[in-house]
Amino acid sequence: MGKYTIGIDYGTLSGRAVLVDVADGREVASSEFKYPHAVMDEALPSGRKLGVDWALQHPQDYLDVLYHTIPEVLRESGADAEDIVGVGIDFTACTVLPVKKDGTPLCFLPEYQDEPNAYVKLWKHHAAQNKANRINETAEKRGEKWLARYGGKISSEWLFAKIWQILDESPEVYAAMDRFIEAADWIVWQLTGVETRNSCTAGYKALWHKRGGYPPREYFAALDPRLEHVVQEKLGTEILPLGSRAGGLTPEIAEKTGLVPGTAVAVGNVDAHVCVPAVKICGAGKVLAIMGTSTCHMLLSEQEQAVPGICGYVEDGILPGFYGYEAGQSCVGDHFAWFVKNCVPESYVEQAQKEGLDIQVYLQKLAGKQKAGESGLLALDWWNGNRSVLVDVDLTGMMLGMTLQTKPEEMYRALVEATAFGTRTIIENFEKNGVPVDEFYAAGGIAEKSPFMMQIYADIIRKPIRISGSKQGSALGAAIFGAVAAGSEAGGYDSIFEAAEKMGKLKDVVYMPNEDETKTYDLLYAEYTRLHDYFGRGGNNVMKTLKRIKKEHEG
Ligand SMILES: Nc1ncnc2c1ncn2[C@@H]1O[C@H](COP(=O)(O)OP(=O)(O)O)[C@@H](O)[C@H]1O
Ligand SMILES: O=C(CO)[C@@H](O)[C@@H](O)COP(=O)(O)O
Repeated sequence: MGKYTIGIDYGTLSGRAVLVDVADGREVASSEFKYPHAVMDEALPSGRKLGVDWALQHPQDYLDVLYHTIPEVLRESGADAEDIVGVGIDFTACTVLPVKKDGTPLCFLPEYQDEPNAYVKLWKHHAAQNKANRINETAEKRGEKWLARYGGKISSEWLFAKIWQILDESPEVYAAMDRFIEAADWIVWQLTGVETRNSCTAGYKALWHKRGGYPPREYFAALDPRLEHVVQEKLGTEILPLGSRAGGLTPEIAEKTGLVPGTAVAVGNVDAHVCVPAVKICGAGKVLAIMGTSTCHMLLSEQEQAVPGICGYVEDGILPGFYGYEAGQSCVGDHFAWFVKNCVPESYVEQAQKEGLDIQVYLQKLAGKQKAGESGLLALDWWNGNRSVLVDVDLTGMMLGMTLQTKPEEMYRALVEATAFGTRTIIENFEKNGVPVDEFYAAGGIAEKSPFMMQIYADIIRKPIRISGSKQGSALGAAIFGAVAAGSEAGGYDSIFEAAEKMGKLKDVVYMPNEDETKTYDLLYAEYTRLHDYFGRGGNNVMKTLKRIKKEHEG
């Protein structure tokens, strides 16, 4: 009898579950559940308005993902629940929420339903930038050694900026929370009844180190005396390595989902990091870009090397025995979604409908007829700030070269190209700083859906691109970790490397750089870098001034 595991990938807008065969990673069934509250960036369900750069979520949506998708993959596959040996989950990060001792989210309690700081702060919540700035300045002043592991600058997306914002703006919420926990760990807690913390989110998002632990309490006290004991009071210090078994499924969740109580559940993982074994990467020098709403760039190395402007590197943070490096772009597919929503004329939408095409596919069809440089446009891909290598959420997007002849498909293509230039900047930054990049892999919704974009990326980064063999690379990765948590005695695996070898998947297709296009793109990339440095470095404050004036209107 075959054995199966279920992987659940909690993305920005939906949760996706896959049920896969442990023997070969074959996807037997899949299911998606869109979060009913999506991303709350303008108002709470009560109608209360949110400020600039807020991005919240509702934890009930995460539970509903379990109740919808698990029964559906069981039904669709016809698999016997007894044969599901493990469950793995991955989540966006740093996506964090304040909860009570028993795991109840504060926003479930009537007294906090109208309090923005009681909700989940989604990874792209950028409203704590002032805190991130102080975190960085204080660390620099005190000569904190850990700062170099995080590229020299902590992002406002990471945990301590977010918890400090709560303390500062809503001290009563800070006092009422017993724990501030990554959604990845919270959902595992709901599944197993056991509170665990995973080494991936702790390492990348909460400054934790395998040997050194968290930064010293004197550092937190220097930020704000009320934060001195933040780690002991709100986080918890017992951190489990990736692939460990967090616990067994509780009878209540088993009943609601159709699984068997006690089924092994892996400790939480991050949507980007979890995907690495899903494309069979088991060694150094291969960048995996997980391309969706945002893009994360994951890279293994045997060497420990400080690289400025990256999100960070963590020992064993992706796979055991390697330093796992992460860099990223906080906005990739989000550019295209924004463009489609705000800038595409009705006539285009109607024509796409007539042709039975998704509007992005239609725009790509038109833009695909053009050559590199033909539109005369060049954009900066900073519609949601810049995560790497500038680490500044106050930077904003721009497009240069528009005329009365400029067409929507040209603007769309310029945005695609800008994201690829951003990726090239990240690759070159790794290479320049002593972490070699030999190969490039892509996974995520964009790699799956858009040959047009993959070709542009190959032309711009000048490297062949290999594509994940699974439509749901992260969910497959979670299922692989689920198989490791189950262990070989239950029909899973004892090593993540063996599991990746057996269950990981790559497509046969490889996108090769086209020499004619690469030559033009080299010219455009030089101009991109000029704009990038002009607006992003060297004391030019245009974008920051505009943002400051905008914030003054917040009232
Ligand atoms: N045909 C397409 N080509 C390129 N991008 C697309 C296409 N359809 C949707 N997208 C983009 O994919 C992004 C979502 O990616 P996905 O990987 O599914 O989700 P997530 O990143 O939240 O896990 C959206 O931002 C959207 O703009
Ligand atoms: O930052 C990370 C991982 O470190 C991601 O979770 C975050 O960029 C969100 O990813 P998605 O774009 O939703 O796939």
